[in-house]
Amino acid sequence: MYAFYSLLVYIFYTVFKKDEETVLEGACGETSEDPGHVSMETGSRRKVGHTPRSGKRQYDRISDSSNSSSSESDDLSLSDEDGDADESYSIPAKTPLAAFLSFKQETEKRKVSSVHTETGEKMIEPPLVAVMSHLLSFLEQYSHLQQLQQQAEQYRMQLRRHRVQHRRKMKALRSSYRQRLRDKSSVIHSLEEAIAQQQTPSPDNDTGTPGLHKLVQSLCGLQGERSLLRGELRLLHSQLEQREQDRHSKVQAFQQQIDELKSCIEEREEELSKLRIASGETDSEKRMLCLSAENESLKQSLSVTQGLLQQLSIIPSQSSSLLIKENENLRSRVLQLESTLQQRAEQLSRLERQSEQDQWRRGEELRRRDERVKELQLELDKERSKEPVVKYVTRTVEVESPSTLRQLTEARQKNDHLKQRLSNEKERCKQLEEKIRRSDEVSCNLQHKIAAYEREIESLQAELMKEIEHLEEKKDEAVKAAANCSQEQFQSLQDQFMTLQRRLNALPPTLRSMKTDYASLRSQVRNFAEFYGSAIKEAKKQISAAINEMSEANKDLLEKYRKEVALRRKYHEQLVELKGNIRVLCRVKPVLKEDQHDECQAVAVTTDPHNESALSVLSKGKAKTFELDKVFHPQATQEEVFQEIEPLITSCIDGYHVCIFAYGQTGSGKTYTMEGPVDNPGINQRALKHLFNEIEERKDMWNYTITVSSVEVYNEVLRDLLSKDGEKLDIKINPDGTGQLHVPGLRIKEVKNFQHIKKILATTRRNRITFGTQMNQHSSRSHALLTITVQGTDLATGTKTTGKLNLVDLAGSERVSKSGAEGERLKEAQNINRSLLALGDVIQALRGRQTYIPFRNSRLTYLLQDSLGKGNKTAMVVQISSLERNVEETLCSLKFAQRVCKVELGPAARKIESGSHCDNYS
Ligand SMILES: Nc1ncnc2c1ncn2[C@@H]1O[C@H](COP(=O)(O)OP(=O)(O)OP(=O)(O)O)[C@@H](O)[C@H]1O
Repeated sequence: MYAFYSLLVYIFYTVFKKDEETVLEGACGETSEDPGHVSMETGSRRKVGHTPRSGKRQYDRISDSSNSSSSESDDLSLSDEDGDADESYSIPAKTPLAAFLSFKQETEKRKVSSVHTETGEKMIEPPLVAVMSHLLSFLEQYSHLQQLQQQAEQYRMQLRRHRVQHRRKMKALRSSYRQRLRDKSSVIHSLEEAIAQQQTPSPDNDTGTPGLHKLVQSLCGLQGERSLLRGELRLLHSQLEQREQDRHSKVQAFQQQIDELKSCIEEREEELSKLRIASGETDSEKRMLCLSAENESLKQSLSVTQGLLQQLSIIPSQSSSLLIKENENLRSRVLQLESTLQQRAEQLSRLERQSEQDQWRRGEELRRRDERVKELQLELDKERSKEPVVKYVTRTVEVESPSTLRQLTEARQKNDHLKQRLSNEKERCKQLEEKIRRSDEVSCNLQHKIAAYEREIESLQAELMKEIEHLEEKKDEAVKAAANCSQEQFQSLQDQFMTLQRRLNALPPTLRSMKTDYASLRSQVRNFAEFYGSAIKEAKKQISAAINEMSEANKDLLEKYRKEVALRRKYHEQLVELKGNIRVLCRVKPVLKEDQHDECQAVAVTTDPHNESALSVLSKGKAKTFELDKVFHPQATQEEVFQEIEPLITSCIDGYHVCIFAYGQTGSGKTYTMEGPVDNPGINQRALKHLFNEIEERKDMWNYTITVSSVEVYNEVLRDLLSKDGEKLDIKINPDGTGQLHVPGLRIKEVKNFQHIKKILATTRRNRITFGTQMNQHSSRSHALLTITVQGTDLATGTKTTGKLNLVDLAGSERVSKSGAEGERLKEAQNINRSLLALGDVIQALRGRQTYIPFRNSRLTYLLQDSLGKGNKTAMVVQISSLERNVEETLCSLKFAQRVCKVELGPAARKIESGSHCDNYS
């Protein structure tokens, strides 16, 4: 019986062993592969030996697939097949054996029970039945183990599917990110282009507003996209975290399953050992051996299963490590993207800040302009408020007082009539004078004639006397001869005597007529002188009467005229004040012929024909715009420049202190603008001409005295330009107690007419120190100052005014490194730059409305103290070169000009003196 059972067990063992071998075979095939390859081909490995029966088939597949590189799609198709195979999974080797064993066990039990019932003994379970039941339970456990393996496989498949899906999603995400990045970079590129366009100057991009709008739009777009991208990133993060959690939970579940499997295996081992002990008590040694072999094989299978399980645990860990790696990669990419985004955000914020700054700057400018407009508006309102008064006065004069108007017109008519009469009288006077002159001429001729006649008469008389004496002699001789000669001779002598007598008789009528002519002429001359004297007297009488009549009639008119002049002056002053008591004009020097030969003749300065107060300078590829009171384009004439200055000259006649100075780089045209060439004079000469013209117009009411002085400041030393000796001068406070400055020993010349001033200007030009430098062939090395003082006296009131006009031609600022100045020239240049710096400090202090203005820091500013400060009128002509090679100096000059633009000198004060004291009123 035992032999039979052992045969059965042996059969079972061999069948079971065969299955295990296939499993082992699969396991060995797998373990023989390169371990490094395992990690690479995890997808293929996982198919190995998941069931004992399918192990061989799977191994074949693996060896096929391991030769070719497996793709993810292949993995997926395989996994689908496996999935199908899993569903139809069964243990054909186990079921008949279990059925057979259970059947045998039942039969055995029945036999035992029948034997026991027959014998009436207590039923004891035979060891074979016990072994069978153990075997059966083991088979059950085994099937359970297989189920667990199946589950593990399923988990593995699920994991793989997840991985593939995850990979796909990541791929899609990556491509979408790439696309987005590409989009971003194109946006950034376009943005950079826009910025570049913004930075590059273009004629239609002066205001920069469209570019800025575009920039702001693109910034907004980019911000929107950035927020979208951030949202998506957040979503992705949450998805990733979710997936990570899922993976963790799955790994944990899987680990739990593995732990369970391990505990099962341990239990089986225990049972097996128990079984061995149990069978050892009852079985033969052979069976013991068999069982131990079986046990061994079971152990092997267990170890294989454990190995598998380990692999299974490794695979998820590997896949998880891969996932972690991918995740890390993803994270690093996300970080990268975030850093790029951060950079972009920084760029954006920078751009935003820049645009904000730009906007702020523009706002500031607009605010300043608004303030100026408001100020102007206020002034205009003030003017307008005055307008009704003026209108009222006009209405009173014109509407409410028609009689006054009538009187005025009558007076005017009378005045015209008197003027007419006066001119008639003058005409008559002229005619009379002409007559007198002609009669004088006639009388002179007559006197000449008379003298000639007298001389002729005298000679004739002398001749006559001679003839008479001769005749007398002849007569005596004849008488004597008659006494001695014949009658015939006496007769002939008588004839001769008769002819002589006739001739003598013929002479007296001419002589007589000549005498009467002479007498009449004399009387005429005497009478004419009387007539002339009386006529002149009469004319004078008439003229003085006419003048008296006219002055009487014109008193009112004169008064009104005075008022009108005063009003005109007031409005003129207001106009000047409205324009600003400090005006900054800029003149661009044209490119001259000599500059055209130069290599660097590119032009960097452009003026705007539609905006007279703006110009732009191109420096290092950027256009900088400057706004001043007036910009003269290179072709502007000397007259055009003077037109802007003219109102200030008029102010000087009215009793204001005015300072006009030319500032700029050496060779930029300061001397040309102030002095000018002889055939095309500059501001100095034109200003003096205007002064004389204006004075001529006002001569009926005002009496003016004009005095001129001229000095130069060379190396901080003061020299008189009207004297040749070049004596050093000093500036002192006037001892008269007025607190005014004066220069002892300075020549001050009174000028009577324009021709005189021309000579004076020529002298100053000759005496000024100039040298040829690299920058200018006739560079003025000193600051030249022409001071014109206009003292006026109102003929009617006796009011006195003192106006002062300072015309300054500054020495040119220069970069010593560029001009190559050495020795004496270097010292000059340093002194020039120092005094210009002092001028800049004065301007800065005036601009800051400081109480202390550093006028005494240089001779130049000290001299200009009473014309440059508060209450005076100033105009600065900034001279610039348009050439690119001078762009730095041009920018410096323009920056200085803009600083001067911001100075407010307040209302100007007129220097007026009524009676004994001096008043200043604006
Ligand atoms: N607007 C102009 N039109 C024609 N020529 C000009 C003009 N401005 C200047 N020039 C010429 O340029 C040259 C230099 O000018 P100028 O001597 O007036 O310069 P500057 O500024 O006084 O120089 P520096 O400071 O060295 O004395 C002169 O030959 C002058 O005739």
